[in-house]
Amino acid sequence: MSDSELLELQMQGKDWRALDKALVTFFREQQKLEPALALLIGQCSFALAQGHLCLPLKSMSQHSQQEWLALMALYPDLFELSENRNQPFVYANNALYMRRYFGYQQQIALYLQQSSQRSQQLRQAIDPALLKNLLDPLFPVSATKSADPDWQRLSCAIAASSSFSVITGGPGTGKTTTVVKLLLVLQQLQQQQGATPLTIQLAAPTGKAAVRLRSSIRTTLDKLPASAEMKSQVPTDVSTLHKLLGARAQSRQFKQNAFEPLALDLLVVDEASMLDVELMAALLSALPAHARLILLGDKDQLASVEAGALMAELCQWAEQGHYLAETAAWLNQLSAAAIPADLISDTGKALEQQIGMLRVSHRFDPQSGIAKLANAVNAGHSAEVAAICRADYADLQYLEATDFKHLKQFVLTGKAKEEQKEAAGFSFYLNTVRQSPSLEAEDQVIDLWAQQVLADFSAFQLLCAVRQGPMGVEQVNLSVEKMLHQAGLIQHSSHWYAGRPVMVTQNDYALGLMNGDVGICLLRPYQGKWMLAVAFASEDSSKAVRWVLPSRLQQVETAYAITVHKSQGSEFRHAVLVLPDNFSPVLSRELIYTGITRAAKLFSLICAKPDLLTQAVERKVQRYGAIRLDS
Ligand SMILES: Nc1ncnc2c1ncn2[C@@H]1O[C@H](COP(=O)(O)OP(=O)(O)OP(=O)(O)O)[C@@H](O)[C@H]1O
Repeated sequence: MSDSELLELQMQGKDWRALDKALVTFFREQQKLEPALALLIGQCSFALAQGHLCLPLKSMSQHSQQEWLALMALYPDLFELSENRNQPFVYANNALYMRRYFGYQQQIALYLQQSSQRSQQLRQAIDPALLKNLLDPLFPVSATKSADPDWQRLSCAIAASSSFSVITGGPGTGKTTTVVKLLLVLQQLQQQQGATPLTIQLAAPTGKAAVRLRSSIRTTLDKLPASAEMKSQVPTDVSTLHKLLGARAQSRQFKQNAFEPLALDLLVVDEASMLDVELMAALLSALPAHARLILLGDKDQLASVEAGALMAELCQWAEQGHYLAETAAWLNQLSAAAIPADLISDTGKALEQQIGMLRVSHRFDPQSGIAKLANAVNAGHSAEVAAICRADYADLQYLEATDFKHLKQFVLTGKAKEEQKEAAGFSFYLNTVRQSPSLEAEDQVIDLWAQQVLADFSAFQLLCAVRQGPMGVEQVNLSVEKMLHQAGLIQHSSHWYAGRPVMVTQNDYALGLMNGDVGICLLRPYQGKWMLAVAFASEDSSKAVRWVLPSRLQQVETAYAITVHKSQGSEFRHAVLVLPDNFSPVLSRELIYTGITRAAKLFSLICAKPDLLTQAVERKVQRYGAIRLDS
């Protein structure tokens, strides 16, 4: 097929977005572009929609790399090949970037390189004996001496001696526990050096993740052996990143930036797999030069919907360690067990010395169904995945169904087998919705009831892989509403009614609601009358909930079912993953893993065709656009 024919096919087809097509039309009109280059530009723009940072020329097999370069050289105002004249497209690393994204990539790469230099200096300045004294009470050596090092302790030591660090680990591996201990260690180091306490900020990409981290930090801090004074120097409030940076309506620019940096010495960002390059670049711009940055997250989870898979890139070799001999020697001084030889490498990069991976889950028994399934999915062992699904685990349920309409009993009770104890279907939270306080009840009582409804709602969540089709978010939500209405659990099956769960789909700065926030519409007493209002979890720890009138909520969707992407940063007692009835390109190992790891106690998989599960597990997401970790 010729370049013209291919271009025509894309311009008429459904793959490219309207934006990609408009860009092509614009440049064709403005620059009288060759069809081949129009195709290249369209594909480069489309690559961003798929989460890539750039378009590698090797993925455009119509021409050789040399031919592409020769073609681009004909339009020096459009493509930067060597001299930067602010052209809209940049050729670098054998790939084509849109200028803005090339800028983000460069900024992040430069930060990482500088952070490695600063970290080396920081490590040399720390007395290992002093650090060991601080680590010992927080990470006691276990009585049953293990041959494996305590990775929480070592990750804490890595982060304590780095200006930038990453702590990665699966669910329940102790990321929060480790970071709280780290903050205590750092504040004690400050005290011992006669310096003022560090100004620390905690942040997460979504409101839900922020609320979850806040409660988890409080519980962790309560349990730790440290003086009340030291504990008071560890913050427990967690902000969303957008709030911290001062997001503004209708603007890409944040209030906090290089000219008005954040007033902090240390920033911890949880759920970092959700960070896209644009947000990361904004964050780095606003970070004061002396400040430390610590990213926490699970490298195996789905990456952000936007361009870039930062966490996965940073932690590409976390499993293998790649620690240099000198890093291992430094860490071994602080540890009861030495770093295993297979994690030491003489080609480890500087940045890899700043990454700690937690390897043991303290929440899931390794023999539990959820742990086994998550591990098998992560390893891409599709036959084992299929076998685990069919085996009889107390914390797993597997259902085959091609249409959600037939799952009424499951939707009400959450049970696929009668003996299931942890199951809670939607009737569970709707029961709490019905137990509304009396018309005369005080605000505090009403707020506590709403808080309980929100907590009970998170006992059961449907997670769909896709939006369309009989197993997609839209149809599943409609089916659930119908089922609940028929069962008499909700009074209406459309629009606003008591019990309707909604998810915000666009940031609303006026209301202080962020994309992904979940609220529940309730019939609540207000000044002696009944009124419908939507309760959202409050980020402000002094309030139980925030109330918003339904009429003020323009951008919301019903949320019995949400996409797996939107569920990141949340945890549910019983999470249900609903796979589509046909193959979709969104199906991947990361998606299935993210779905499974949303479950705290029980995981159910609803699968139309077992083959689709196999295909998904065998497909790993590939994203183009390395942040060049060669420093
Ligand atoms: N070393 C440990 N020994 C025993 N229990 C631990 C240890 N570390 C953490 N835990 C417990 O395991 C649970 C999970 O820990 P934590 O919340 O820190 O993990 P996490 O990785 O942040 O989890 P997630 O991101 O999945 O919420 C907590 O109940 C915590 O108290």
